[in-house]
Amino acid sequence: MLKAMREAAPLVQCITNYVAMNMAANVLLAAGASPAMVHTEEEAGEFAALAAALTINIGTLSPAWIAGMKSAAHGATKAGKPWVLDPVAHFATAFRRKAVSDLLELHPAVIRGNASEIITLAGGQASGRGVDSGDPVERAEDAARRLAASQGAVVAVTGPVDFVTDGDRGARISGGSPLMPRVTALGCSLTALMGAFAAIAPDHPFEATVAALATFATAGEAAGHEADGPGSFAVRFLDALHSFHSDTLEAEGRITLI
Ligand SMILES: Nc1ncnc2c1ncn2[C@@H]1O[C@H](COP(=O)(O)OP(=O)(O)O)[C@@H](O)[C@H]1O
Ligand SMILES: Cc1ncsc1CCOP(=O)(O)O
Ligand SMILES: [Mg+2]
Repeated sequence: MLKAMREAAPLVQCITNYVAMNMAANVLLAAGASPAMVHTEEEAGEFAALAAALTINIGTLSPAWIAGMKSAAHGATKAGKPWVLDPVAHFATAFRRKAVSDLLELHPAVIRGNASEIITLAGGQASGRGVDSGDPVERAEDAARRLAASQGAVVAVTGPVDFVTDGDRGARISGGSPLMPRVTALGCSLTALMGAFAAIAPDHPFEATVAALATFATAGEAAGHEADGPGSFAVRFLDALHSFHSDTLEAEGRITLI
């Protein structure tokens, strides 16, 4: 899938937050995809038909952005393109809760969040307060399965070991680096990369999501060995994604199917 993604270099429409825009675009370029940050209502729906996939992240919301997100999600669905939802801190305010509940009705193919975000999205109580998780991934696994079944979507929970489910199958992906949660917008950038993989396998969102997470984890682990701290990690991580070979993923990717 990594090879196919690079050969296709899919155009991915990313509606993401002000914090993440630059990092997410760089992550997609380094991995071999083509990002376009297009969020205004006037053009987001039209653009979704041109792109191979859409990703929506609610990190820095405003009413105008929500209108653009809805228009893009409608456009993607109408054009038969997969879209990925990142419900950043959706539990924090009523405004965010309503935005996410409206977006869920537009049927994302894949949902990615940290453990606190996925637990609360499935109706549970979590310890997170803002954009960072306060809960372990293991606590979110049942919630992820329930959410996947009720939404008819693939759900990914990220953290030290990631978990992915389509409600039936499950997979855990190990790797990464403890420096990853010390660099902002890496989760948002992962969501963008998940769009690139979903684009090349729209009928296999579970496999596409596992491939995206394994690419991120394996490149992240390599970068972590070289980095002195969060600043140099961010640079090393982009280099690792760029020079990353699919043979390395075969040899070093740690995926457990459950
Ligand atoms: N302690 C950790 N060790 C290894 N990888 C991690 C760790 N925490 C997060 N990651 C990785 O960082 C990336 C972003 O995940 P996460 O921090 O959960 O998202 P968010 O930024 O949305 O909270 C994922 O690829 C995840 O696997
Ligand atoms: C800090 C911050 N505030 C609003 S969005 C955002 C970025 C969150 O990025 P991530 O979820 O990838 O850590
Ligand atoms: Mg996040």
